[in-house]
Order: sequence, then C-alpha cells, then structure tokens
Amino acid sequence: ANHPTIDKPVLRKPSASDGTQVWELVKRVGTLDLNSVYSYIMLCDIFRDTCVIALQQDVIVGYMSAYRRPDLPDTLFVWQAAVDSSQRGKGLAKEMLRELLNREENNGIRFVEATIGPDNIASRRLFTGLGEERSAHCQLSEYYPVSYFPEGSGHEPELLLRVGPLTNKS
Ligand SMILES: CC(=O)NCC[C@H](N)C(=O)O
Repeated sequence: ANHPTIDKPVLRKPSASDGTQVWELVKRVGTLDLNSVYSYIMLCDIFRDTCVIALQQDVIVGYMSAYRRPDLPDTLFVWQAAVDSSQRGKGLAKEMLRELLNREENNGIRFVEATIGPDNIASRRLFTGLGEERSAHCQLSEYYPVSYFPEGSGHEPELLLRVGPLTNKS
C-alpha cells in the first residue's frame, strides 16, 4: 500500500559524500548529460545551498542542481533535474524546486532559468508551472543550438526557459 508518510521522499541539502550516489542517479535516469563523479561531489559540497536531493530510505531518488548566475545574481540557473523512474509523476521535481526557492539563503532570487531539450515535456511543464503558480512570465528561446555540440554527437538543442519576476513565495 502507498503509505504517504513512509513513501514520501525526504528532501535535504546534499553533502560531498552524496556525490557518487547523485552520479549513479543521473546515469540511471539516462536522459541528462552525465558529468564527472568529481563534478557531482564538488556541486554537492560547494553549491549545496542551491542543490537538493530527495531520499527514500537512504537511497537518492531525486536531485536538482542550481547556482546563482555570477552575472545575474537574482537569477537561479537550474543545471540538472533528475528524478528516479520509481518517483515519476508525483511532483517531486516541483517539490525540489520549491524547496530550493523557499530557503532563507535564496530569498533574493527573482528569476529562475534552465535549459531543456525541445521534447522534454516534463521539465518544460515544471518551469511553466512555476510561472503560473507565481503569476510570472515564462520566456522560451533557442540557447545552445545543435551546432555548438560536436558533429554527430546527437545532442539536442538546449532551449532557455526564463521565469520571473517571482513576487510571492509559494
Ligand atoms: C533542467 C535540466 O535538467 N537541464 C538539463 C541540461 C543539460 N542537458 C544537462 O543534462 O546538464
């Protein structure tokens, strides 16, 4: 039976020691650009204020990495959103994004950005949904065209979603 209290993943800031499990999750999800294990250890450490992991009985089933753009400090750039197949369709990504935005240390954030592939409906819905929830605009534009990626790599174009200004907390 689905016990909401037992089965609901716990969200928290990551630590360096979570990096390998995050790498394994991103690898398992299979639709993201898999970065080095080192990069996930470093993100879970140095960028932990703007990263979140979701745990179910000590197994990482969700991960969202983000950082405040050095050139636009009021803008949170969401780098990756990974949800384990066992957690699909439960609004986990939305919950992770909300957790990030509601952190005291992220109060000054007015815009959220991310790049997504043209057919990544789930991610697109995550960000357009934030716009609707916070009565903010959601702009979509071509950002990294296929031509930026190596010939024959098969990488999709990355479209930029920019949501804001976020006025009220959700
Ligand atoms: C929001 C999100 O997951 N974007 C993915 C960007 C890129 N394809 C990557 O995987 O890092």
